Amino acid sequence: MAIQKKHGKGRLDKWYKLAKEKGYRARAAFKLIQLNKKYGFLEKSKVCLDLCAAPGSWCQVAAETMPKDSLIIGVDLSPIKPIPKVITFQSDITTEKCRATIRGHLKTWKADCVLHDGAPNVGTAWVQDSFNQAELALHSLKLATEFLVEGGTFVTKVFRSKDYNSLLWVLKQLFTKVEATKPPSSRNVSAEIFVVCRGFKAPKKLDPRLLDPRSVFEDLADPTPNNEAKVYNPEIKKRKRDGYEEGDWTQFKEIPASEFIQTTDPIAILGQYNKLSFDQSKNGDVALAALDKLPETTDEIRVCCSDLKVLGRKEFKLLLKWRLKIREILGFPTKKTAKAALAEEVAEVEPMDEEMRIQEELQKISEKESSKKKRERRHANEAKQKEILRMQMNMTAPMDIGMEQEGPKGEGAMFRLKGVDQTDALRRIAKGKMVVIPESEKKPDFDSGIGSESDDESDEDGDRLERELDGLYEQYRERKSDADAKYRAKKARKQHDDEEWEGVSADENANSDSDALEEESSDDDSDMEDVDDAGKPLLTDLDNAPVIDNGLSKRARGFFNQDIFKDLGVLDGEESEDEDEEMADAPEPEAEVEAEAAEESDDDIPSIEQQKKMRKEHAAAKKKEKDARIEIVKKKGDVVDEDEESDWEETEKKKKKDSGPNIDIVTAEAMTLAHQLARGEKTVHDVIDEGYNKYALKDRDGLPDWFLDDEGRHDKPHKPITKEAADAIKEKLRAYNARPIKKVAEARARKKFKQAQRLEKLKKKADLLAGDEGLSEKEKASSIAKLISAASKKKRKAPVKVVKAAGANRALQGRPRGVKGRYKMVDPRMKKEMRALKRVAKKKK
Ligand SMILES: C[S@@+](CC[C@H](N)C(=O)[O-])C[C@H]1O[C@@H](n2cnc3c(N)ncnc32)[C@H](O)[C@@H]1O
Repeated sequence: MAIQKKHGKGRLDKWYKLAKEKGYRARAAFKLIQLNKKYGFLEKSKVCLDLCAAPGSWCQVAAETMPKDSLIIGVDLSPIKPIPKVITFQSDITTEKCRATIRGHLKTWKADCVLHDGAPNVGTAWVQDSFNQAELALHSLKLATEFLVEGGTFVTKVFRSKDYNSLLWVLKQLFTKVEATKPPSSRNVSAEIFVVCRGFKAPKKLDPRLLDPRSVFEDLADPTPNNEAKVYNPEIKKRKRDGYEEGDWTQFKEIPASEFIQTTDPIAILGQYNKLSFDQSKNGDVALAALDKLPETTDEIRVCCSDLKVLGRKEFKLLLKWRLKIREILGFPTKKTAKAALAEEVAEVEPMDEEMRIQEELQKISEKESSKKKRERRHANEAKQKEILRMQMNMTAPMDIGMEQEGPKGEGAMFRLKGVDQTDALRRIAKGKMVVIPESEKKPDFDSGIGSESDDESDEDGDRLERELDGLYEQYRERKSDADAKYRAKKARKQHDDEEWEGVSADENANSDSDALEEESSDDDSDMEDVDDAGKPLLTDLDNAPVIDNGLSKRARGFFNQDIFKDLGVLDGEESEDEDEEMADAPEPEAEVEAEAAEESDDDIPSIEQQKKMRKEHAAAKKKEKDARIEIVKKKGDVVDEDEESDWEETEKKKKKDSGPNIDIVTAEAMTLAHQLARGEKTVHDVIDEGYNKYALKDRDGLPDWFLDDEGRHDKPHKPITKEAADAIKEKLRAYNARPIKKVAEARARKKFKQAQRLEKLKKKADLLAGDEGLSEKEKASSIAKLISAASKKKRKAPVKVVKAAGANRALQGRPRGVKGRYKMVDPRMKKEMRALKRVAKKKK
């Protein structure tokens, strides 16, 4: 097993990710999960004490594993964010205060399990660190002995160091079963292991030395000298004078260089000795002799060895390097072999439990799968890009695309008509909507000798994925259109555009649809041989060819068949020459105009329809110009009477209303364009020319809707706008906003209407009174005045009835019994208070 990295991204291993996924505060949670899986102590516990609990992942695991209403107490030097069902506090577990606080929380209870995952601040020398850890574990054991119930469980973390055995011995004195284990989630590189002690003996009397670090870790009470500090920071002088070390009365210490080579702790030698000598004794030291003769033992090395106390960091490094080289030459174990040994050691990790293994395998498989799919998609995109590039550079004709793989008649060839059936999708293809035929709708390809591609798994996967994506996108659109009215409107507009486009392809005949496709179908006889003609939308009967009437297509005929043209007789053969002009003059249906306006405001790319319209406008403008030149001069005697004039005005107004496109310019771009056209800075031809840009002619066939929708949001030309256009639009919007909303306007209109009705009634009554011969003029005048004053008086609103919310009406919802008209429920107390307030106010006056 590879050694895990302990730094950088190596720390963010799968346990880290899993912890994040499951909402645990630390990856350590899995250590407890795995320990509990093996020994099952949490399920049996009702009271748990978690020592050194921050950030709290063990508490989280305990809370979700232990029975309901269990008591969990967590303590740490660092604060712990609140965890549901867990009591936490901040304290040092080695102190008396902490002990007292735990006692306070537990009251008379005892803990069924005590957990300890404490780690002191590491970073000093390893020996010191491990000692501190062992000491902390002993402190936690001390607390455990006080709070644990007889037969309870104590779980502690320890480092595998020389104190480990002493600690284990102590634990064995206090518990019936003591097992050391390393859960799979504990890093291999970490020296930590967990000791699970079950069956607390709860001795009545305890020898205090058993829990005293000084006596348990006796020989470590005096920590070893820090030789590393001496070697790696030789420049920092020790200020404190310690005097001679016990039993060591010489100042100058010398050691044979061969020992420096052989030792496993070279730092200690470099830190303690003054000289590495090459002097051979009388009996002769073979190793030293060999060392002396080796070319690696240079003069510089000899000088360094002669006085270790004057060396700096650089020289020490040199000596250590030299030692390693010599060890390699002499065949001593080196770092590499040590690494291998370490790898062997760390490989002895407990097997991962089944669930975790399956999870890991699944993750690997899904990662593999997604990377494979990504690769395939990238390849396909690259191929497509290449083809498009080739086409743009005129290296291929559009029909060549995909030919190299399939051949002209191969699967997916452009004009292949095999597999044509009576599905609606095909009819829509014939109509111009390039609908992708779902795999299920295709007929089996009988005569193509080419092997089916169904065995190409990746293709199928891709197709499936695409179908799924399309389906999901469709669902998303439906959901959105249900919830969002704006989106609905946009969608409807888009659909309208789509149909418009269909209309362009259906220019000639709505029934016989696309001529081009028909021609293809009729040309491609060989392809069609084994396909039944009936009902195949792509195979059009020549009998159904467009019926041309007076040189007009069916669509044009349909247009001129409208009532408006009935009296004009434009369908007469001789007038067909002027068709274009007539078309230009014909009033546009309002809906179409509005749709065009919307289209213009939506995306500023002039579509084919727009271009057509512009051409029409251009023709209309020309005609107007012509008309303007022919001035109609009135006859001298012609007199226009007033009625005639008002009639004329009205008809003019109506004409204005009916004719002329009611284009509403709502975007700054459109306004800029309108200004430019009005000022003559741009002509209609410029606009048409601009319509042919890189955005207008894009190959969008076969691309999925979600992609096109997303692309369409950004794939637009950015037209410059002028400040005045922007201001004009702003002003327009402000005016729109200033308009009253529909409801208010309706209410106003209703009010006006009622007033008018009342006035009418009043008039009638006044007329009746005036016509009454039995009344004198004075009486008539006074009764009419009365009528008017009565009408102008505002009707008094019925007073609001105040109902006490007491008795039967207490907490009543809805209308109280026997109350008609407007009412208000009041609290009786409020009523009293209001009255009292009024009284007080009155008194003050
Ligand atoms: C590895 S973390 C514990 C992780 C914890 N089991 C969890 O699942 O989130 C070690 C904790 O020991 C705490 N610690 C170290 N010495 C301590 C002491 N004397 N008293 C209390 N907590 C201590 C540290 O503050 C640190 O939060």
